[in-house]
Amino acid sequence: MSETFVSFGEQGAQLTYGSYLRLPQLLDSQHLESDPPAHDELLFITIHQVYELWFKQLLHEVQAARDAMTEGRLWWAQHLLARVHVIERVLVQQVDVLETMTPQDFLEFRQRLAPASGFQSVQFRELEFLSGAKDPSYVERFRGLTAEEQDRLGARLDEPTLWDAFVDVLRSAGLDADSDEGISASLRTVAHDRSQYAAVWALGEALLQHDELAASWRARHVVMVERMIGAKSGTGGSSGAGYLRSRLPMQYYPLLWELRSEL
Ligand code: HEM
Ligand SMILES: N[C@@H](CC(=O)c1ccccc1NC=O)C(=O)O
Repeated sequence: MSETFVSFGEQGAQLTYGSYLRLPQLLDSQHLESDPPAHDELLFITIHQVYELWFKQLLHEVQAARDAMTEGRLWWAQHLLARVHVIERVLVQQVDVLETMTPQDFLEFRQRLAPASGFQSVQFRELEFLSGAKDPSYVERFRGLTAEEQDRLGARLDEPTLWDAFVDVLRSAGLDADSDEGISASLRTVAHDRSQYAAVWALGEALLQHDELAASWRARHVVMVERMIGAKSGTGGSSGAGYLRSRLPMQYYPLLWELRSEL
């Protein structure tokens, strides 16, 4: 049976798959530093570009979830955070792909990468700031930021976080949200009366899940780093795995974690 193609919403028949997705630009954006080309450098570039595309999507979703919480659209916030979790699981699993590269094959092009490093990922830091872990010292320690990137990070430091929006949700539910002690007491109230505060409880759990998945990524990344470069210092100038291990205990939402000890 032959397939028939029908015209569907063609506005002047200009759009194609490749032009819509900007494939010429996208697929011409992998430029190797190694010369002669190291076989695995294409994988290394591709994986980072895929991460950055997902970071962009995550920023879009987390920002919208924050705004939805502030405006009392709790179902929408919950829906978007569920999507955030699925993407974050993909980001953790994606480490498997890069781990098909051996340390020897990485070392073929590693020295060409310095002083560049994942430490300079602006979107990664934006996500941390937007989630709730604002640390202005990272903006100062960034080397080689463009003015536009500096502005983006500055704006993230100034705007409300996902946690700020959740605190608004507590307040709108008539709960005390004026101090950490008040918030902790409110979280206990919510936890002990989940049917009364179903949407608030679900959002708190969604935030905790986001925090846990970010921690999973950091843990997976540092083990990969130890596998690739052992105890060598990083191309970005840090101690390497030592620095990354020091970041493992970070929590976006310590009060949500403390709640578990109080139940
Ligand atoms: C061969 C694979 C990789 C190695 C050996 C590696 C190594 C490192 C090291 C040593 C650091 C510390 C900064 C420095 O001094 O360089 C770092 C930071 C970082 N890397 Fe990687 N990395 C790898 C892959 C990735 C991938 C695929 C991503 C995904 C985007 C990534 C994202 C980051 C981020 C965001 C940081 C900053 C973390 C923080 O400040 O908490 N890395 N990496
Ligand atoms: N920091 C890594 C190199 C590295 O992985 C990297 C280099 C340039 C751009 C992104 C990178 N990915 C994560 O840090 C290293 O020290 O080997």
